[in-house]
Amino acid sequence: MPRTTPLSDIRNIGIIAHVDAGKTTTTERILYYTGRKHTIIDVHDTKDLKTSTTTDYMEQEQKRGITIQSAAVSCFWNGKKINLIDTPGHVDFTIEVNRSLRVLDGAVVVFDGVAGVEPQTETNWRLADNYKVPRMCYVNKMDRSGANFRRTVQMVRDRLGARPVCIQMPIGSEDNFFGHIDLVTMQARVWFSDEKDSKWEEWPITDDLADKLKISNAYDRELLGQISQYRTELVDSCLELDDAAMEAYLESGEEPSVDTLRACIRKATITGAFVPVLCGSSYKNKGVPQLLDAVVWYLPAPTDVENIKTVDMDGNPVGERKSSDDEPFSALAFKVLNDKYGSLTFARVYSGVVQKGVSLLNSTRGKRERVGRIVEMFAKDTNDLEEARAGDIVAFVSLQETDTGDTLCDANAPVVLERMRFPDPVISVSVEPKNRTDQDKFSVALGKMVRADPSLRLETDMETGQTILRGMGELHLEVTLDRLRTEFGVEGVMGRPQVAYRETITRPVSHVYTHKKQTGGAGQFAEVKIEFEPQERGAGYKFVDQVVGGTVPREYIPSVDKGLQVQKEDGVLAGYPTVDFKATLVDGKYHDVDSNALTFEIAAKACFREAIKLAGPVLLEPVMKVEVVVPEEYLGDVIGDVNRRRGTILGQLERGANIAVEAHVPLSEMFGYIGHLRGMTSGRGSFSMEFSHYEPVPKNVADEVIAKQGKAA
Ligand SMILES: Nc1nc2c(ncn2[C@@H]2O[C@H](COP(=O)(O)OP(=O)(O)OP(=O)(O)O)[C@@H](O)[C@H]2O)c(=O)[nH]1
Repeated sequence: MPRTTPLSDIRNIGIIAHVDAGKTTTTERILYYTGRKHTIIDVHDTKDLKTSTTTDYMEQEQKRGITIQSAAVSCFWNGKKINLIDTPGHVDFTIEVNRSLRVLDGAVVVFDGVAGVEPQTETNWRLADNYKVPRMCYVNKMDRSGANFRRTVQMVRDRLGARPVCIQMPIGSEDNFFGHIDLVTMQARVWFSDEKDSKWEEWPITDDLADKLKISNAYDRELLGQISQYRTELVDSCLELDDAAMEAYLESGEEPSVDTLRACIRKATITGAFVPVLCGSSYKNKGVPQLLDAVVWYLPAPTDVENIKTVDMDGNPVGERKSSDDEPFSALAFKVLNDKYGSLTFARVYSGVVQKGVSLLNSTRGKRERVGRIVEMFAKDTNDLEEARAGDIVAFVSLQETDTGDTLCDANAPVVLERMRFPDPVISVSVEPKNRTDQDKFSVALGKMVRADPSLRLETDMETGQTILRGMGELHLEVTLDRLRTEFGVEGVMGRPQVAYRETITRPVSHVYTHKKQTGGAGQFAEVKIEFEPQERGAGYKFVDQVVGGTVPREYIPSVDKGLQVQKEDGVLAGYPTVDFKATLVDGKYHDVDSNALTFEIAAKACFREAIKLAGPVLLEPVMKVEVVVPEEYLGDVIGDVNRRRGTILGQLERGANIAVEAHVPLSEMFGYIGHLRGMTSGRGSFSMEFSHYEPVPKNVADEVIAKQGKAA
């Protein structure tokens, strides 16, 4: 079958933003305008009614009003195919944004025009930086009271360190938001209705525009007085990227054509030279068709971005795969979903073509997978496909062996594609089925959830035998249990959330341990001398072999490393994993008969236990970056409360009519905070938090934690 959409006509994009900035609403409008959907159901409405928007179809999303699952949706605009991934804004689900960004070629970052740059926008922006995702900004909610385009653009500059260049600017704001000035074509687009099908009028830009539209707000009028400055900034920024156009301009004074400007904006977006900024109100149906135009014009096709890197089993780069149908098949699974169709594995195809019915290699696991059905998602609905090609985002139905992050490829040309990076969980709870009789069903379902979400971990507590679920926040774990109920029909209960503490050392120690045993016939012998040194936060564990002269035989050195790796998981203070240290094996002794791999492993473990106690061990706790947004009258109470929670205030910012307080607060002090905040602010405060870093726990608190764990310091 020939390719139906040329690779250069595909746009794999995501919409990313802070909670409530309007991603879902914007996605709904996109689906409407692209003709795939003929009724608009508003998020406003679904919070009360039992109707469902297209992407928010899970029960708990409606309940909480946040998009938990990101779904891939395909649509067409001006002959180009847009594969759209809606990503959630809530911090506990950063992982969803993370894995979407990994497989996307471009992103639209949606801002709430009142709040501007919010914490999660910042986090997502940095993630997009990591994955080098080209992006554009869309300042939404220009119709809301307090909307301020100029401030939002300034925040993009200051807080995100980006170079925003406006390609549109708003005409009016709040109730008098009429549309935008297109700074590329130099036209005013004016909407006189909020109806979804209302057509805009194109007006020339004249000095009396504000008068004609009866815009009285001084700020809005001032902004309209600056059109020529904004246009000059756009033209100058474009000319920097096009020598020929610059020369023509310098010679004749003639401004570049619309086509030249568009080519420059595209180049700037893809290379990151600047970030184009658009504006609108998705809810009031103003600006979304032009946002779609911009997606098609400026965001990259799969062929415009760097080739995907291939790696060896340890994750080291070995080569790359070109985005082309002519290359052998390769795809990356970025999401596994269990729904009424069975399991759905969402994958981004990087190269080659796969027909349904063929067998592929899961090169990450060394397992074969048969491709039964291939489907394209239109939110909840599925289109069956005969094949998937380079650049496509598709779902494979009922794969058996493939988890998030795995590579699927042609077995005759195996490769492993660069994996996604996942953070370590910071919180854990014990979980069990509500009814004992559900134990098996519960374990199977939980296993499936964990396979689908790499930011979840499952463990068994060795002492109590309890099942422990680890995740990125209280809400993350709650939602996981909720999904067990709705998707697998099994109810679970969870214990009190526990913080994922860690341990580390504060001073270097050099220690010798001799393992010696004479039991009956054969003896056991191994001696190791290991230097332990503290490392910077986040460094993890490093093992260095500096043995000279074969005092520890080569073949036993990996056993020393293994012994340390096992033992470091059970720290000397309270049994938490020991992190951020370097262990250098400098010397040792062996015995021809009595030494073997096991004796060296035992010696390394014992050496660790003794040495770490001498190396000033301390307990580390996860510290969260918290942002609390409250009306000014509650500011004093909120700051006092943050201080009582061992928090450090980082700063305050105006956020529309409210004040945002930024602080670092230990996670252990934040359990159940939302209830407390609501009580303190009569329900008017909101907050968000995300993991920031690990920090030593103050002595008095550490003593309590250690005592609870029942280990002696
Ligand atoms: N006034 C106004 N409200 C809007 C606009 N866009 C979205 N909203 C409203 O803002 C709220 C949040 O919108 P959503 O589309 O759910 O936001 P989201 O970013 O998808 O939120 P999450 O899925 O929770 O991350 C809803 O009540 C929307 O109706 C807009 O342009 N103007």
